[in-house]
Amino acid sequence: MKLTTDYSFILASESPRRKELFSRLAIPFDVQPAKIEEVAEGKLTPEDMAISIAYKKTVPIVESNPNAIVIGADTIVYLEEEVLGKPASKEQAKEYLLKLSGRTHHVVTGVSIQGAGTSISFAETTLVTFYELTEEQIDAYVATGDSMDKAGAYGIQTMGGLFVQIIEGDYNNVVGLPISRLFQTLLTLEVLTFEKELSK
Ligand SMILES: Cc1cn([C@H]2C[C@H](O)[C@@H](COP(=O)(O)OP(=O)(O)OP(=O)(O)O)O2)c(=O)[nH]c1=O
Repeated sequence: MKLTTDYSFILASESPRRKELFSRLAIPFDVQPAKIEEVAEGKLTPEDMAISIAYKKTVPIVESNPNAIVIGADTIVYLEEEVLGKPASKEQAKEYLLKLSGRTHHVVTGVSIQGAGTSISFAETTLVTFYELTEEQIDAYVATGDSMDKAGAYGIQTMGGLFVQIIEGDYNNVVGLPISRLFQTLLTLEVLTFEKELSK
């Protein structure tokens, strides 16, 4: 499967995981992290909050690259009504993991596609259930430092995945980018097409 596009794409992210996932489309793209304050105004649902922050990440990049299609994303973990962002300290990482232990939480990634005549956003949700964790397990994981740059204080793709009992939905969405839904959306927008291959 080979995809082609007439557009230039910019991923508005400093996350190496998003870059890796986006590169699965095998089209050329640039990366330009948007340095914004990750706050959403007003009382929003977690889905709208993730979309709002994802959109904000695209704005400065669209302004300086008016012909490009800019993609921003934001991942939020929430447990019932509480949003668990990136932990501010190892103590907070432990606190988050104690809360997640033995329970089901939502991981929402908002994606915003802006510029070159496109403007569309969506939020994808995955449900993740953790095993009951012991304090010893949590301390040992937090000590690795892996929690610190990740929403909810764990990485499903790293040792944090050892805590996961059930996942319902898109795994890549938990890692930070629902690439299959993004692929389907870009096809629908007709900004990506399949290269016609001559049959032999
Ligand atoms: C739950 C979970 C989150 N994460 C990551 C995804 C996101 O990179 C991060 C949440 O922070 P985000 O603010 O969504 O993203 P970021 O700051 O890493 O990158 P940028 O804003 O430049 O795009 O947590 C994992 O890697 N694995 C997981 O299992």
